[in-house]
Amino acid sequence: MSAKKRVAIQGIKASFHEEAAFKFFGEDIDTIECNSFKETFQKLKAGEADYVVMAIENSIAGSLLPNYTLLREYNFPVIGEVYLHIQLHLMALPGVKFEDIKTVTSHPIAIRQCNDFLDDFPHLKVVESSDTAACAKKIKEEQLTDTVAIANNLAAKLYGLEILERRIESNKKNYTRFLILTDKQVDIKDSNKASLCFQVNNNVGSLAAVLNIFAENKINMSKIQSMPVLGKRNEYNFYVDVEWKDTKQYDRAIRDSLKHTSNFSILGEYKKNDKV
Ligand SMILES: O=C(O)C(=O)Cc1ccccc1
Repeated sequence: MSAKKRVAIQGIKASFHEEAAFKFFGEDIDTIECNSFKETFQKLKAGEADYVVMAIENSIAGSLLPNYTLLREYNFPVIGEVYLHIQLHLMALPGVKFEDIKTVTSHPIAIRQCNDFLDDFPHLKVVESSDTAACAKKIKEEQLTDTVAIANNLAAKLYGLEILERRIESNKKNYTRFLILTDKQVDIKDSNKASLCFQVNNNVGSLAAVLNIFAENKINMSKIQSMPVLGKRNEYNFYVDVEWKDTKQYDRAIRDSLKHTSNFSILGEYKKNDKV
């Protein structure tokens, strides 16, 4: 049996998800390629993967809202996070010249991040795909000489493409945050960050009351995201990330916030890892 960690990602090898998995676990892992985020969770549930690496937000595109719902529905603990600097290159089969290109393919998030570059070449047809690396692979497999992919260095190397134009992203400080989940028992020492989810009444000050509890206990809130509760008008799930220095204060804040919330769940407690 392989002792390598099996890590499920949405997308294929050399996608940004694999790059994020490498950054967290190192490169000696078995990447399990999946067609959707839901499939990554199913693989974990079925015992076909040990971990899931899943994007949760991007500095330009914002939160990946359906992924918040997956977190709550599957309830696998978040055991870590990783931030990735997204560097995007234009790549083609070796020998292809920029003048030959008719079509640009990539993941919608990557395309959005290259709008300024693409605006300069309005004759290029832009086609969205499931992941950046899949676009690179298709060019290689189908020997497409009129198509380029917007992807990362890993994809250029793995699928034998040549980089025609480096760093075409509009905003050079572009990052994506990924969460790491597992169903295994993991002992996380010195955790100082948590992802929480809860509901509050639709009354004056009910959310503020919870946020005040965090403030009073010197807990820093690093993110808040709301999502409607399906089928219930004016009801929301609040997804909150908090960071602390003193575990006692965190424990007290959790205890107190339970009194002001319903369906409270700790999605995970882990070590903050926000180096890009
Ligand atoms: O398409 C990929 O390579 C992905 O992993 C999705 C993605 C795309 C752009 C930024 C971050 C994640």
